[in-house]
Amino acid sequence: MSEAVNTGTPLYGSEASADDQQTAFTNGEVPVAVYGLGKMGLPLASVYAEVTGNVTGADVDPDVVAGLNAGENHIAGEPGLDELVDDLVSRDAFRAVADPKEAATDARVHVVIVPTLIDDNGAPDLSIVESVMRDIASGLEEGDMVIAESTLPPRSCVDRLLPILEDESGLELGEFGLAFCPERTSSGRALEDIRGAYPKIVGGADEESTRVAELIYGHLNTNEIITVSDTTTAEAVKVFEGVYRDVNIGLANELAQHTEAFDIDVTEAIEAANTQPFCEIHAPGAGVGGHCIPYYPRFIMKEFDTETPVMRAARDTNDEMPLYTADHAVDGLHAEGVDPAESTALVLGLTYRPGVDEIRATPALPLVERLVEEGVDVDAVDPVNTHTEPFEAAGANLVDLDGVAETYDAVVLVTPQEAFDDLDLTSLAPQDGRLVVVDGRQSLTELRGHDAVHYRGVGVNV
Ligand SMILES: NC(=O)c1ccc[n+]([C@@H]2O[C@H](COP(=O)([O-])OP(=O)(O)OC[C@H]3O[C@@H](n4cnc5c(N)ncnc54)[C@H](O)[C@@H]3O)[C@@H](O)[C@H]2O)c1
Ligand SMILES: CC(=O)N[C@@H]1[C@@H](OP(=O)(O)OP(=O)(O)OC[C@H]2O[C@@H](n3ccc(=O)[nH]c3=O)[C@H](O)[C@@H]2O)O[C@H](CO)[C@@H](O)[C@@H]1O
Repeated sequence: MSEAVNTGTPLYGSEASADDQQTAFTNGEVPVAVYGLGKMGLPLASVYAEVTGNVTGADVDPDVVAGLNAGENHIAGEPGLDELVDDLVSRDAFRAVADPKEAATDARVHVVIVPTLIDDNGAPDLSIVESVMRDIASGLEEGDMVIAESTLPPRSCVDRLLPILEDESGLELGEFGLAFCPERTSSGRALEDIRGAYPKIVGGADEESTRVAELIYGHLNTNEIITVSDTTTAEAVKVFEGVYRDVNIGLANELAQHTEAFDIDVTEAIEAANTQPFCEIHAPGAGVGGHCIPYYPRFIMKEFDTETPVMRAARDTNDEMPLYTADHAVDGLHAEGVDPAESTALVLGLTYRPGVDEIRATPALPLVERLVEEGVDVDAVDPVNTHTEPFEAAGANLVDLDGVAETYDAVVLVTPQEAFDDLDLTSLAPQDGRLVVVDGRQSLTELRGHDAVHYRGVGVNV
């Protein structure tokens, strides 16, 4: 329990009128702490600060904290975030601290948006979330509200987070509130998403928690606020969204592997099939990266005894796509009479999807590893990517766009960064043969049939 008296207005269990509570929240009388100021946390903290004018962000990265307190946004590629952070900090609506406990002391609303990771065995790792819950408990006061936005396996709030908050604070649910309100936000459009691109899902550990969370998000999100029965239902909603996507990408990838057997463009068939409303087959590709979609199925597969054959099969299919794509390059080289061990290749795109500087679970890494394993001399280029070490450790030579060699035996497109749009790949063809082009995202189909190119695509027929 904190020594300092918390002067902020509590919302949980408040007997004030709804209007007075709303006014207190938007007047900054309800101090908010946001834990985790990364790709999702900083935009979220900024929207909270835009609404309340009184947000303290906590991040264990001192560079993040120092930069933010200087009004600098460290998250690239988020339209509007630079200006918003600068404005909020300049008018003291937002400040950052490096110690989550410091933020917990004065806050009346605690919003947790730190990473939920996967351990080496593929099981969910909630250690960071649980550590933040202990920090919050150190400053938790009667009337406080805790909101988890980090994606969590179903039952995490009831089985893991609530016991930590109660045991470490000496308070019980009913004296403070807990809700799970998942972050339905995509990098590159975070502010737009948080402000109301989609309905906000809210699930409380008790009715009062749901009420308070609904009041809060009614001010942040202009879209519908959907209240569900409890925290576990809300946790399931978020995981189900991700599982749906992973399974459907897995289906697309499995269908794409029939391209040659059917002797058709599977992507053409998918596009046509999707013209009726009961079909939404996703896009086949070089693999599924990021720290959402590849991970969320493991929040169910690894956590509960119920069998999950569909999710597991899709996950396995998606995990093999980088190797399937690399093998397209190796087979193409053989077909052109080139020994892979004597060949050079350029890998285009290393981040997990275009425009986002994130390499977690990126398909590019296992693909590079496979090519290097086959003896290919690999150059790799990605103007968006700032994380080079894993690819260098895998044996790739990281080059800038102006450092690309004159010719290669093969080019493999993994992530179609905008900067590649103007590349004339045919100019990279070797003098005495054709350039093997492997199109991992159906982005180079105009090269099919080109004299200087041996084209191979994922889901695209030649
Ligand atoms: N990135 C997405 O597209 C996306 C979408 C929806 C949901 N989510 C979920 O949002 C959560 C955060 O993801 P992200 O993309 O913002 O991660 P991120 O890696 O971009 O940022 C995480 C931030 O948390 C900080 N941090 C780590 N430990 C901390 C601690 N103990 N206390 C305070 N700060 C700490 C890190 O320094 C970092 O700045 C994850 O649970 C993720 O599943 C992400
Ligand atoms: C609100 C929220 O939580 N948002 C999440 C965020 O997820 P994200 O940032 O991880 O991005 P995704 O688009 O899911 O891509 C993941 C990987 O899957 C590959 N992929 C994708 C589609 C496809 O048809 N075939 C593929 O192979 C792609 O190349 C990449 O490697 O945005 C998505 C909407 O964009 C949301 O659905 C998702 O909930």
